[in-house]
Amino acid sequence: MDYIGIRRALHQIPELGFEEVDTQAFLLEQIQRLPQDRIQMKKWKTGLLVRVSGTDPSKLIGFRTDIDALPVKENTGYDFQSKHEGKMHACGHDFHMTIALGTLENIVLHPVKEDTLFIFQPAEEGPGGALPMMASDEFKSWKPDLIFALHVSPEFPAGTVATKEGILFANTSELFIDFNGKGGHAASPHLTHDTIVAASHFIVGLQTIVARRVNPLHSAVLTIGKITGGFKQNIIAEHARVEGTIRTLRQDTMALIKDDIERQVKAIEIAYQCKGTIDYGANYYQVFNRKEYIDPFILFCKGKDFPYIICDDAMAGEDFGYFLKELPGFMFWLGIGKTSSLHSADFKPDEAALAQGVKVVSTYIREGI
Ligand SMILES: CC(=O)N[C@@H](CCC[C@H](N)C(=O)O)C(=O)O
Repeated sequence: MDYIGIRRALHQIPELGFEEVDTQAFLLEQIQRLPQDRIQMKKWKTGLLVRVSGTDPSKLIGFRTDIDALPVKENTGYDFQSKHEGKMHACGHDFHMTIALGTLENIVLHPVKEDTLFIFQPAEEGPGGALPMMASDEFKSWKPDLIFALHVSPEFPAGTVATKEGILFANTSELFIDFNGKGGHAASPHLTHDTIVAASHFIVGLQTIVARRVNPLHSAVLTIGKITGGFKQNIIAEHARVEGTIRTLRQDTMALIKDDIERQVKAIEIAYQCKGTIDYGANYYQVFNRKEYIDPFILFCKGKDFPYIICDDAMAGEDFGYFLKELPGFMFWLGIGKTSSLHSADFKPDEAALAQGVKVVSTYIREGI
């Protein structure tokens, strides 16, 4: 399989969560090129479950990859850049899918003892595909005995495995707040309840939550990534919307932050005579590597001389946490060399990591279980 060619083809057709129609068709086409005698397949929404039968199976090993992209306007200068305007694989899911396809090919052509399930999951970036997929009859009938996944990271050299025991990814909650007030003429502010001013003060006030409410030893992040409101420079806006995300390493910190946000919204309502409505959107459970499952993987990497690093916790989120809440398993980062951060318009991972990713994952399924 031409990993680089596959990654580049996937890179050109990024799609948002639960819209991965072209992606699903592309994956199906690649899988149908393989010998079919060991393969069974189920579609689930825009995702896929692909089961490869083993030679003498006693369990089912799951490898999960996410398949969606982000609403980012690409600025990589690639000659294979996104054909879908305003959408981009800026979080490396084109890499994840390629590594899954390469591993699938390896396992089909050189069968292993155990049954293997390749889980192509939609909507990791939002609204979250893991929970509904896990609740589906398709998944329930093929529930793995052990499940694992990787995510690429520009923090580590290309091909290096980075992981740790305990929390790897944070608890997350999306945050959407609508302020509704009274619009009017820019020259008559006294007759209006200006939601742009209300939203601006709200955002500034939010900065005190992590700085002044959260115990400094309990890490948290509160980021506002988008503000919208108003129609024209000389019209006072009757509506403003603030969009962001909350990240914490502890569940109780998440509850504390939400409590404080609600208090601050009430204060803004009183001060600026606007109505504030909060929606927490999608919430992801932390990715937690239990010692009994991550230690053998680290030992395996060491034994095979695969480069690995014991890393720090990250404030990124991953709905793979829901799989690990219910099933034995683990997750790790795969280094893709220095480039701009995940979610950047000029994110350019090192394609040398593709072959190493396939090697690590397929060798683990073959020899590490
Ligand atoms: C690895 C990564 O970047 N994951 C995303 C997960 C999205 C969580 C959710 N939509 C949110 O924004 O809270 C991340 O942004 O960490």
